[in-house]
Amino acid sequence: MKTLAGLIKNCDVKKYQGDLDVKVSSVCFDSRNVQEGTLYVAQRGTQVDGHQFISKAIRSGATCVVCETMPQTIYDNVTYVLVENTARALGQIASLFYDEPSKELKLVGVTGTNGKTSIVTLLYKMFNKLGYKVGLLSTIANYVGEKEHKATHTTPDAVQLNVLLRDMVNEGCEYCFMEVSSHALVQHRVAGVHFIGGIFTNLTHDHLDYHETFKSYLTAKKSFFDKLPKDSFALTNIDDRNGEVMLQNTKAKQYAYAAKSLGDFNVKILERHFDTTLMEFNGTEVWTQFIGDFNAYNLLAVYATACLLDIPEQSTLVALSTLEPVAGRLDTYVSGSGITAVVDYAHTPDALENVLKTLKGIVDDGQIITVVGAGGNRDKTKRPKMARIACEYSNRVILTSDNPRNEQPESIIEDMFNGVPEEQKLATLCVTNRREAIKMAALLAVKGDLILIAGKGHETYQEVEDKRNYFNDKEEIKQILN
Ligand SMILES: CC(=O)N[C@H]1[C@@H](OP(=O)(O)OP(=O)(O)OC[C@H]2O[C@@H](n3ccc(=O)[nH]c3=O)[C@H](O)[C@@H]2O)O[C@H](CO)[C@@H](O)[C@@H]1O[C@H](C)C(=O)N[C@@H](C)C(=O)N[C@H](CCC(=O)O)C(=O)O
Ligand SMILES: Nc1ncnc2c1ncn2[C@@H]1O[C@H](COP(=O)(O)OP(=O)(O)OP(=O)(O)O)[C@@H](O)[C@H]1O
Ligand SMILES: N[C@H](CCC[C@H](N)C(=O)O)C(=O)O
Ligand SMILES: [Mg+2]
Repeated sequence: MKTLAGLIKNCDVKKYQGDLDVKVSSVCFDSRNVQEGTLYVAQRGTQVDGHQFISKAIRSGATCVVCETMPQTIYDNVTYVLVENTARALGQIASLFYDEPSKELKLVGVTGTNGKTSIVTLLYKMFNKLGYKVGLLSTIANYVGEKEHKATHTTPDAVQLNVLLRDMVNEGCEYCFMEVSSHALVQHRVAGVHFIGGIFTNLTHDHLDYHETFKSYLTAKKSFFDKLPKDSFALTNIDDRNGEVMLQNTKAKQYAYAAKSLGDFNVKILERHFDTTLMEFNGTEVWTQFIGDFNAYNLLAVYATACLLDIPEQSTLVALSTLEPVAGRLDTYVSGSGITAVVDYAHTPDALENVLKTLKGIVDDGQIITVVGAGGNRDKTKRPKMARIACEYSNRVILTSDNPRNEQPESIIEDMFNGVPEEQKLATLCVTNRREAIKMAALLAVKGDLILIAGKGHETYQEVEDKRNYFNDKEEIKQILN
């Protein structure tokens, strides 16, 4: 068993009290999961302060505590370690507790507002095709080789993250591709983790409920690149206005990818079709099974990463041409009656605009009917913007519920409705029940029309008051159209 002294060696220890040679049986940040011999790390959260559970953790068996301030009640047989930031310490400790698995993998992290899941999933699929054993940590699912593990977060907490990485090493994985969310960066979930590369996709409006200002959202994303080591690569989208800013203070080797400017890695869109696009990657033409100009950026990031990981270019390009779209991202179904339905995870204004622009290019003379909602207990300021964009690019909009969580669904819809332009208010429908909203769209559609169901993509549930009820946009629309 490891000793406390060994586990805190990378932490910024301000002070300690008690025996540092105490053996640690597990590392835990939730008093409810503490066992005999646990090291409890008290974190300040958004709801409560973990410091208030220190006594409870000790009563459950914790023999050492990492905290930012000393508790009032001190137990003689417990060791207390005071650090500046316990969330950061948790990452550093968890990494050491699991013998630094990230150092035994080639781990690449992807951050940005949109495109993270798409890029990591495509990298995972591509490297599988190339014959490697790979790990994946994403919003949709986590994979240790071929074995699926349910994902609860886009980026797992520091302990779970290191458990999964260790599992990958033990199973013989050579690479791991993971999403690094802005929440994870602020909460130091990846502290102590060694990355061989970092990718930036783009930065647009999201999560301002949590980060409060766009500036601090940007700072959170940038902190990922600030901390990348010298021997890693930092790959950024320089067509995004913040692409260069991201790399301002990085020690990593810098690379740029672009479609509009000139980068180290470039893509050109040569032909757009209903379900395929001819693209050119650094001068070589490839037919891809993707639509949407934003997907050219995602594929370019995949291509560039493979090049930076020394995969032969020819193998990369062949694999690129065989990749298929990711579940819930422009997931298309054409009914027998000639109506096209598209399920997409667009849950930000920018994603919705990109998707609708793409769909406008493929509908010919048909109408676009958009069914969209916004998540409860999440950024409220994006709601009217999403509704306005839906109205701007669609012939008909049906506002509905996404995951209402603990909010009143009607009030979320009302926030969205406030963004509908005056002249479109009469024609915009509000149908709280998502199933009924989808039915309504199907009723309104005729041959040649396109129905976009946005916001939930791959999700197979609807979260209402802390309960997840089964719900699947793709299944719903298929059933209704049949
Ligand atoms: C806002 C947010 O990110 N919250 C995460 C955070 O919880 P929190 O800060 O609210 O924690 P808290 O409830 O205040 O508790 C504070 C501390 O006291 C501890 N505690 C609490 C109660 C108790 O009895 N005993 C105890 O020890 C808690 O374990 C915690 O360490 O830390 C928890 C433990 O790691 C996470 O589960 C939780 O994710 C919640 C469920 C969540 O919904 N997070 C979302 C917003 C999120 O993280 N999303 C991003 C994706 C965003 C994107 O799309 O880009 C993600 O990476 O998934
Ligand atoms: N490169 C991109 N630029 C802009 N929009 C994109 C891009 N890639 C995907 N999208 C849009 O954003 C949606 C979400 O994509 P994806 O799941 O890949 O992003 P994400 O960054 O993982 O999101 P989350 O923060 O929820 O994990 C897609 O359904 C699509 O509408
Ligand atoms: N990762 C995103 C997912 C949003 C998906 C949308 N369906 C919602 O519930 O708001 C978030 O946590 O904000
Ligand atoms: Mg994601």
